[in-house]
Amino acid sequence: MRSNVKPEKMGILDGKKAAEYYKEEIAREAAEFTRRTGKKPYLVTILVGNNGASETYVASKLRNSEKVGFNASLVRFEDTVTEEALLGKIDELNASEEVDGILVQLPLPAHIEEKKVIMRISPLKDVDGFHPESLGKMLIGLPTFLPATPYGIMELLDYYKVETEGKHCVVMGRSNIVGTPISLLLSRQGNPGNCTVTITHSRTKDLETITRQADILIVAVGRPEFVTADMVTEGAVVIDVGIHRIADKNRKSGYRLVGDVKFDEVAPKCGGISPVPGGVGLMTIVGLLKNTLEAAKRRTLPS
Ligand SMILES: NC(=O)C1=CN([C@@H]2O[C@H](COP(=O)(O)OP(=O)(O)OC[C@H]3O[C@@H](n4cnc5c(N)ncnc54)[C@H](OP(=O)(O)O)[C@@H]3O)[C@@H](O)[C@H]2O)C=CC1
Ligand SMILES: Nc1nc(=O)c2c([nH]1)NC[C@@H]1CN(c3ccc(C(=O)N[C@@H](CCC(=O)O)C(=O)O)cc3)C=[N+]21
Repeated sequence: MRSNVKPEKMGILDGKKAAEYYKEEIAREAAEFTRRTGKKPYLVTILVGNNGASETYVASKLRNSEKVGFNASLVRFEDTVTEEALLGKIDELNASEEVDGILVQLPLPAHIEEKKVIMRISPLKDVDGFHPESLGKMLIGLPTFLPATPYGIMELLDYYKVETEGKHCVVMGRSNIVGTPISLLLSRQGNPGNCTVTITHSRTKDLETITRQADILIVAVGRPEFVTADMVTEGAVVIDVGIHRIADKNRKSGYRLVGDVKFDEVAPKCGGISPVPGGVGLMTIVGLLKNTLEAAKRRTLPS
């Protein structure tokens, strides 16, 4: 716990604790799946290049997959790989009998069109939930793979029993993989859900006036420590999706991690807040694992 924070006024939405709970559940279900089918759910991750942050996330995905009893493997490409070669690998994984889930770590080098890559992944194996078919199904409420980060945020809200019904939720950011889908999930019927949602973005006027009206504030702007105490109302629940490496000579790694929220000044005002690290990132992995297990069940078990 950080020294200048008053714990009595604040609930930390601890992503590590929640993730451990969900991973135990997933491990039990994976064991049951293996008992019935004689195989393990199998996730393949594709990593292009060797960006430091991507390396860390991918390593964590592999480690956690194995921890819950999945098979996991990594396919690496140099950042000079052609789009054709990458698409060819995806075709091969789509056709493979063994592979249940395929994830292409983003971002990709500029000469590769991300949309093309995402659209090439079979919707049956789209455990990231980025394929238009998956997103379209989500929009009309059909069973599908939810994008991992929004899925993880919903599970975090559920784990901490954050009341959402009738609340005003302000989502900062409108990306296809975070802001837009979490807005939809929170506005629709259900628990978590039934929020009144406002979406803000870089063209929003008078941003602070809007964010101060939030009972629940979801922050996915991609700017380090962007949200300050004056932008948040007393008692709000704040979910910090951002993750940034900031150079720090005092750390062995040479960097420290911060989110899109200035944690030390915002946390004392909050009814609840997810920290970075230790918040949404770990829940994103839970979302991915749940999707992979589901993909394996759908492909293997009679429905
Ligand atoms: N923990 C996790 O698992 C994950 C973390 N992330 C992190 O979350 C953050 C957001 O990711 P992502 O959604 O992909 O980011 P994008 O960069 O795709 O989207 C950022 C959004 O924030 C808006 N925005 C940017 N600047 C401002 C501003 N000054 N005022 C208001 N709105 C602004 C943009 O508006 P406009 O649309 O107008 O440009 C855009 O909609 C990043 O830090 C990323 O690293 C992402 C995925 C997973
Ligand atoms: N196709 C694709 N799918 C993704 O889901 C995807 C992606 N590309 N590209 C990048 C973002 C980012 N992301 C994170 C995953 C885990 C942590 C995570 O585990 N964070 C830990 C610590 C991480 C660390 O130590 O660096 C934490 O917050 O405690 C963070 C961020 C998934 N993303």
